[in-house]
Amino acid sequence: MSTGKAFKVLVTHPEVPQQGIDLLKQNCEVIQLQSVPINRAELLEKIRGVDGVLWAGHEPLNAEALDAAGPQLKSISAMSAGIDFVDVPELKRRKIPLGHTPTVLNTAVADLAVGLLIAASRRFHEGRKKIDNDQWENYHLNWLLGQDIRDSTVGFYGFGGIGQAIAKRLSGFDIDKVLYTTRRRVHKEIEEEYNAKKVDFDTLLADSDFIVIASPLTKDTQGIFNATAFNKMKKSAVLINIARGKIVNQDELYEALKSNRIFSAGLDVTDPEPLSPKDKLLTLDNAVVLPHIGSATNRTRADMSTIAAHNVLRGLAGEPMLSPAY
Ligand SMILES: O=CC(=O)O
Repeated sequence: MSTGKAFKVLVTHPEVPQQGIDLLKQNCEVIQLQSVPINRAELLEKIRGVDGVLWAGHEPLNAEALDAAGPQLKSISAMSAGIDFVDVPELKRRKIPLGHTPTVLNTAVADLAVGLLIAASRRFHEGRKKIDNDQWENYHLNWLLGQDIRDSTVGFYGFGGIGQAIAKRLSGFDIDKVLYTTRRRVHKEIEEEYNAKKVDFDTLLADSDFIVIASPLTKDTQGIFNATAFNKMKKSAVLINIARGKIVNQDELYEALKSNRIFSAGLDVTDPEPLSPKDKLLTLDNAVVLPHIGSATNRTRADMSTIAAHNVLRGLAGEPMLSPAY
């Protein structure tokens, strides 16, 4: 039955916030998947014949899905900042524009990064275990001592919107220096605003008290935080990862933490996700591990759905997307 609407759009997740759905419904017939977790077979069936897709979740977006959709598909937006689950060359080859939703999640992810930085440097996880295990030993003067944030050097591996939002928050903590390693230098005004200096990777590792990973996962960044990198870091260093688990070699991180080669880690992302409850990383006192909840606030997720919907609509209208991924 025709709805009289020009375009048909698939929303790949039943829990996409209503704000995005309502926007799409103004101009499009919207079909929404019903299963959680996403059922690939249902996705491949429902995607057939649609003009646009709001792709929520990290399900692979590849030739199989594009073939199932058909040649009329002209606009896709991920509802995420990272697009490592997308076969970008395949979309480009088919000339399908792709949007994503960076920026709107910067503050939520940055808040969480600061939380992890404090939790990992001040031994929250280990402290909680001491209570659980009836090992409260505060009669020792040096019990559960952590690392100071004030006067520290914070090194960012990746210094885009999220990294900068973290630096902004940390400026209230009286840090001494911001270093960053990126492919391209950020604008001079941004460097000045955060008193940030671009350095090579080895300098970042050697000079930082805190290292925050805030870069996309690419073939160049995959596994770059490995034993060689950990061996170049300060023994007192704290590693924070709010980007993607695969940027870190997790087995080698485990060894570095277990042997106290570095002080601690705060991780919102792991490899794999979900992480098994039996994973050895979870046995460590000096690892604070969260289940990838960086952007998980009501407002952020609603904003992500709105941006993703605008991206899809603009792609359908043949206009540049609000947040194009390429
Ligand atoms: O990890 C979350 C995102 O990429 O949006």
